Amino acid sequence: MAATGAFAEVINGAAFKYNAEGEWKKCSSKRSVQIMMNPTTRKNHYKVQASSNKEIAETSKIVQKGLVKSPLWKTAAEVVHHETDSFVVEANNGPVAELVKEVAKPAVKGATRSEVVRSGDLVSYCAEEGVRVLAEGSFLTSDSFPGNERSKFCMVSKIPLGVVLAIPPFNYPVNLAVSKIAPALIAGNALVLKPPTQGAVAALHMVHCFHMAGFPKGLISCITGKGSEIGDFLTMHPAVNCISFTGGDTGIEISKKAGMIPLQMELGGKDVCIVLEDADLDLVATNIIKGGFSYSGQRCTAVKVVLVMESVASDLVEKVNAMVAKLTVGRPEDDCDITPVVSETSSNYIEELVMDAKQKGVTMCQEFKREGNLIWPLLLDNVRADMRIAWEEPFGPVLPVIRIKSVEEGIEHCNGSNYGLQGCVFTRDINKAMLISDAMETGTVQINSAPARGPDHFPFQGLRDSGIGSQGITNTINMMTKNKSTVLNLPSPSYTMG
Ligand SMILES: NC(=O)C1=CN([C@@H]2O[C@H](COP(=O)(O)OP(=O)(O)OC[C@H]3O[C@@H](n4cnc5c(N)ncnc54)[C@H](OP(=O)(O)O)[C@@H]3O)[C@@H](O)[C@H]2O)C=CC1
Ligand SMILES: O=C(O)[C@H](O)COP(=O)(O)O
Repeated sequence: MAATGAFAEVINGAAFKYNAEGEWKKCSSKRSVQIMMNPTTRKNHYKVQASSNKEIAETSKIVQKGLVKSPLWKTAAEVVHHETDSFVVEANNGPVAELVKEVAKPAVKGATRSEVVRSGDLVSYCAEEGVRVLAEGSFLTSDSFPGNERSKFCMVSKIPLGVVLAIPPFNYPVNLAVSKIAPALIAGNALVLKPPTQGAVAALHMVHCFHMAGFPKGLISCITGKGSEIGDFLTMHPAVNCISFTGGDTGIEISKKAGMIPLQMELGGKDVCIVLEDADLDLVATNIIKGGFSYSGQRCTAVKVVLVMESVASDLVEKVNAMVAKLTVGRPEDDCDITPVVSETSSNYIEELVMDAKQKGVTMCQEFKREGNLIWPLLLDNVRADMRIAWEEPFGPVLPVIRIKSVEEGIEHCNGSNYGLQGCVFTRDINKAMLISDAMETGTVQINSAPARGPDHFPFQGLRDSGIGSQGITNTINMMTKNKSTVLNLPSPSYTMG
């Protein structure tokens, strides 16, 4: 049950509170939003506070300097590390239970629990990495630049940016929030979290876990409300010194509006899966199922188009179809493989893409079947470049297959996309795989496995419309700091020997 026991203070009557200045609060306007639509029942499930601009403005007056004044080892060992235990222990009562309902993520197969455990591990790794990364600076002497004597010593260290604004998406409301929160805090920043509307309750519980772990209150605030209503005010607020966003094309708009501050944008993807003639087709089929259909295809790193050499295409399609037939479809509470997609808008969009392909003569490997937001898994064979599904991201359990005559054709399709997040290639020839990886213009290429963001310390980045900057624990800690130089000017040049 949500908001019971240790979580009771997070709720007021029927509406969840927001957190600012270390306290759980109700909006002064008394406005809440009936936005927590359960994707399975399509009924309103929760209310969260609709924060006003005034409340947002007050939130950004954060006592960030408090944390900067404690030694880094103390922050890491006593505070951030400790959070891990609390996170995992409390999680089963709070965020996990909510995730299932709010975003229809199946408990075991959809990795709801592993999302939370992974987040605890991320916090722990971040604490360890932070003490090393942030301890390192650089030391330069002036005489390596022409015309200079050795009379200036430059000491460079890393300092916090100030206030980091974190905006995660619905599909990982806990993990993609934590992957921004932990690096921001270990680096000495304060953080304002604007959780996804769908996923806000899980996020509010997770923030409370940080507080229960003894994290100084006021350093993490959590503002709720619809992104379309409060997004501009938040992202353009002068107190915000950095934005870390994960989501769709909204990120492109935010990038245009945000001020002169560091941005980390992880946006959409149309990850290709290139399959060569010599590939192990059983391995490919398993990865296509896992990569294309886990959490009903609602992952930015999902396999979103298969580009298979013609000579092995029929065999591969047959193997994948046999596995599709075994996928269970239904409610997240029953731990089905395929569960309802997040909203009606999303299901309508998926249907639109399927109908466009159908009209243009695609081979439907299964009948299109939909009940409310529940869409049965569907493989579309013989997809052509004039079909929208070849380029657009359904974010659902529908996977197009394009039969290619050459590897070059596959690479051309990959590089012709607006997106460039990840891609994968299956072949037994490692030399060929390396050449293809170099030719693919994506942030990451996986050889003989489906795309994936994790492990969470790996760099994760997108090219073109897939994003700016690079995620991964170390990269994020670095991105959430800036260099500070102190130059010691000597009265006379100093040479150490001779
Ligand atoms: N590259 C990556 O790592 C990932 C990319 N994605 C991409 O995200 C999309 C689906 O996720 P979804 O959550 O629907 O993405 P959205 O871009 O719709 O939303 C992401 C977040 O932005 C908020 N938001 C919405 N409008 C604004 C605004 N004007 N200003 C500031 N914030 C705003 C949302 O809040 P609210 O919910 O209140 O609208 C939510 O918290 C897919 O395209 C997918 O590819 C998803 C996950 C990971
Ligand atoms: O939001 C997403 O979809 C992710 O960042 C992908 O993460 P995953 O590869 O671990 O599912």
